[in-house]
Amino acid sequence: MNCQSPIVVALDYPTMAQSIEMAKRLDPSQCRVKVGKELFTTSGPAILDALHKLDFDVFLDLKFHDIPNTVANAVSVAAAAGVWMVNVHATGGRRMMEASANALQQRADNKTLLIAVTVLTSMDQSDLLEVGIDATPEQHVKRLATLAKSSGMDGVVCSAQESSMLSTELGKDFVLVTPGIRPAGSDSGDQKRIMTPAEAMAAGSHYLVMGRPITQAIDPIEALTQANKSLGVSL
Ligand SMILES: O=c1ccn([C@@H]2O[C@H](COP(=O)(O)O)[C@@H](O)[C@H]2O)c(=O)[nH]1
Repeated sequence: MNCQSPIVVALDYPTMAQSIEMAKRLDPSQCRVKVGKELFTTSGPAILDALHKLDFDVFLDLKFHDIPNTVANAVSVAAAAGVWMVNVHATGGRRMMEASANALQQRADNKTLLIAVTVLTSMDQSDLLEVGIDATPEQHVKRLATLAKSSGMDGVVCSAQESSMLSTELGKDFVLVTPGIRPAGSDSGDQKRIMTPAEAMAAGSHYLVMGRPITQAIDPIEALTQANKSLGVSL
């Protein structure tokens, strides 16, 4: 599908039926979709086939984090399922990321993007300190993203607050996928490092992950339309 929009709608639902109901209301030329831990745990791989049949590009957001062999095999299976994007945790380290990148390179005509999660957008400096990291989120994101790039990742998940810095440091082709997107005035929920859709794109983000601001809106399609309009996406 030739999608016009950088928005990736997080289908965070407890049942496959609810996620398919929402997907059928969405237009694959106006957004991509994300399958995360909740939906995949309830639906299994059947959800990927169902969303592909509806013509969506699918980001499988399972944030793999394990020994290199296990993660490389999991990433390879995800690519075989035809997902547009899959991710691992950068804190799994260089050998884990290199093994994953090699696994995808060995697949003929691989098209799946492989990206690494840096610092979750729900975390701020005090959260990092509690897990033993004495750095600002920006410093730690830079460190992990630099490692991810040199380990063969196509890009990273970060906050849009770090997009400008990463774009300068790692180049404009390094893919920046940014959750924690909140239209002005919307509830931040558990997200700590947030930005509006327009600010995020101006900062250099390539893809904007939006869940609750769309899925929990009174009119989800109108919420998506307004976000796309704020980005100048032709509807
Ligand atoms: O750092 C990260 C990595 C992943 N996510 C995921 O994105 C969506 C965000 O949902 P909202 O409802 O818009 O907050 C969700 O599926 C997370 O698992 C993230 O938020 N931050």
